[in-house]
Amino acid sequence: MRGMQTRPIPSDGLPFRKMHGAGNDFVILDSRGMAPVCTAALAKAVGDRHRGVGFDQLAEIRDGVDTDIELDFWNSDGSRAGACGNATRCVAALWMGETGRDRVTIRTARGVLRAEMRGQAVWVNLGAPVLDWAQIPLSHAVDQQHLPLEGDPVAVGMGNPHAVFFVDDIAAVDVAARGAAVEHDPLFPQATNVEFVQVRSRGEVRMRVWERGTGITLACGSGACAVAVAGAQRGLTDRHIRMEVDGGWLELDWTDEGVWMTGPVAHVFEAVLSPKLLGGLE
Ligand SMILES: N[C@@H](CCC[C@H](N)C(=O)O)C(=O)O
Repeated sequence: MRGMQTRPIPSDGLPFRKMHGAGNDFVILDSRGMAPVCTAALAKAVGDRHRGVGFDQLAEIRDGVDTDIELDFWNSDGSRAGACGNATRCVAALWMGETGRDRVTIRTARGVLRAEMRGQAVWVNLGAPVLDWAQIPLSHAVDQQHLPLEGDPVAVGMGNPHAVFFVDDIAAVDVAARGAAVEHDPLFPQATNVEFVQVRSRGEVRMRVWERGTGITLACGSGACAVAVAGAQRGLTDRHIRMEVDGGWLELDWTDEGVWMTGPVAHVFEAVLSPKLLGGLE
């Protein structure tokens, strides 16, 4: 059973925060003490960059039962996501700032995640990679490290599916065209996020990303974790890497505990979602 859900949605609207992690931007709703607020229709209405607020993902903070908090994620097309690494980092930073604590447990669709402050950096453990084809998921049994697709990608699950392509010249990749085509390939029954990676050294890569349910984003945390795993599996990179993305830099460390990631967190503004928009009416 969830925590107390006593407060009604405020009649003058619901406060929200706009944040980003390396340019991957989020609307963050806090429905602790209330019944869950977000629906697919609300996510689409709020996510519209012309008629709403605009975001890559919406993250809803809810009361934790056996963890400090719970988090749900929606893409801007209204689809649910099982993981959102950069939003998890943003919310962890928010919560640690609120409470003065230096670590937090967060229940998400893929289980309990941990985040901790190391110096000034918020590190989040997105869990162990999923490498079994059926759990990623893929539509049938194939070699997870060499998918039967043009470009020979690697499939990695991080609570959400990722197809990782290693390329010689990332500037030459038409991310929009190729990303959109792979996202809905029949090999991925729940569609997939698509990452393109140029390896600079064993310790540094450059990534661009087409996100499921959103399109090109400036960064993708779960995608970055998938790249760290795929690169190590292929013997191309170490398990601890730095990654340049369109929106800045992320750092990844695949350990026996799972894949840790860190990167910048930025508060953009706070405002209120109007009651009409909350009703998905606008
Ligand atoms: N930007 C997120 C990934 C969000 C979910 C993804 N689009 C999906 O549908 O799986 C991240 O930082 O991980």
